[in-house]
Amino acid sequence: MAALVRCISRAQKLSLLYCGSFYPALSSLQEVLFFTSSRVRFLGTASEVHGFDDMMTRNQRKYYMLGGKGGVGKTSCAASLAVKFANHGHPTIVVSTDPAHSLSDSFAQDLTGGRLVPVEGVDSLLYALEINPEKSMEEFQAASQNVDGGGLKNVMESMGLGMIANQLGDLKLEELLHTIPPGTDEIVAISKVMHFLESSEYDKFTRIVFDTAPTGHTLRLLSLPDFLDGSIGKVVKLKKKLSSAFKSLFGKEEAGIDASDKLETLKGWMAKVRDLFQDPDTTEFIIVTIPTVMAISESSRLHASLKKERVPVQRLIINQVMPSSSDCKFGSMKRKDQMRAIERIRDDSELGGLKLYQVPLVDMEIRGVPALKFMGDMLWR
Ligand SMILES: Nc1ncnc2c1ncn2[C@@H]1O[C@H](COP(=O)(O)OP(=O)(O)OP(=O)(O)O)[C@@H](O)[C@H]1O
Repeated sequence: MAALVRCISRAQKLSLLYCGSFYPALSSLQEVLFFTSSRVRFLGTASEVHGFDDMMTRNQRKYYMLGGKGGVGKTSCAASLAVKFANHGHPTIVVSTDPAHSLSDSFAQDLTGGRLVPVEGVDSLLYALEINPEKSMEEFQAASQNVDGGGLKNVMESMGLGMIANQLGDLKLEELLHTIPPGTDEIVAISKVMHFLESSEYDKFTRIVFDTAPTGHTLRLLSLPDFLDGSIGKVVKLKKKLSSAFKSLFGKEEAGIDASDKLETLKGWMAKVRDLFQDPDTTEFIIVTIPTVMAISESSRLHASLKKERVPVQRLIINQVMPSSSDCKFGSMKRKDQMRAIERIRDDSELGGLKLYQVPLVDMEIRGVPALKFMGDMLWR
């Protein structure tokens, strides 16, 4: 209880210091925080999961992925975590892979341009990167399409080897390319970022926070290396075989082999990303939700998929919780409704065991470093 009181007075102090207009929300915030504390105990959530101190320890690089349904506050939570890490001495990069970027809006700074941009107003190094998954995907498709055998097929037909060319065609790579799982663009983008962050010039960044696109796709992406092995991989291998046969027959290297090598490289990166995603020493996926039955159900499905893919998840953020002391009928009805939704978490086989963090709905938008710091100090404890 003493810790809770300390936390509340700290939040009040911060709100006065940084964003005075948050203050009206704070009387109700005290009750929400109290509720949060008792709720966490009541739900008996993963007591073995430690708080922010544990996220802070160790200088070894760690990746945090924040994901959930659209509009629940993923960007705000990710940005507040990045600010908190940076203010606690961890050189940090926050990356958005959501095509509808909102990092710039969240930090109230121009962070666009697809390159690392320093974030102003934090105590130590914080860079932001908004990457364009569509662009990464275009590169991927260009690499893939070059191995579709089209060029090879024409040459082979002109040499009377049409039958083999047709067999190649039967593999229908073009169709396969159109059946690539949705969200592939995001994993391609994430794998590219992780790859370039491996370069020694970025060694100093010990915390990487990803603000991912709305639920789901990120998960299916983890099976992408298998997809590439299973489908495109077969074509790439056949293409390679044909290329060497072509070379020994006609003494000519088949154009496009570079592209298949590129695809192989990409596949290698993605397999590496999957390994990183599954390693609890390097990665944690944090689910963000709001207290509605729909969002909680989606979070439960998200957790089930993450579990299936062996991605470590320990925490669930319930954002935008209404304060308990509402003086209007609408507010108290809304809160009751939220409490019923939150109650479901207790019995949810997927979410019941996660460490819960509740964040109150504050009475203004969370924008800019001071507001993110305020949110981070409430949330990351
Ligand atoms: N606890 C909160 N109290 C008040 N406003 C909040 C809170 N959390 C987030 N917001 C506001 O809600 C809006 C949506 O938040 P945010 O952009 O973080 O969501 P998101 O899940 O990343 O959205 P998207 O799925 O569109 O990327 C923003 O205007 C943000 O300031």
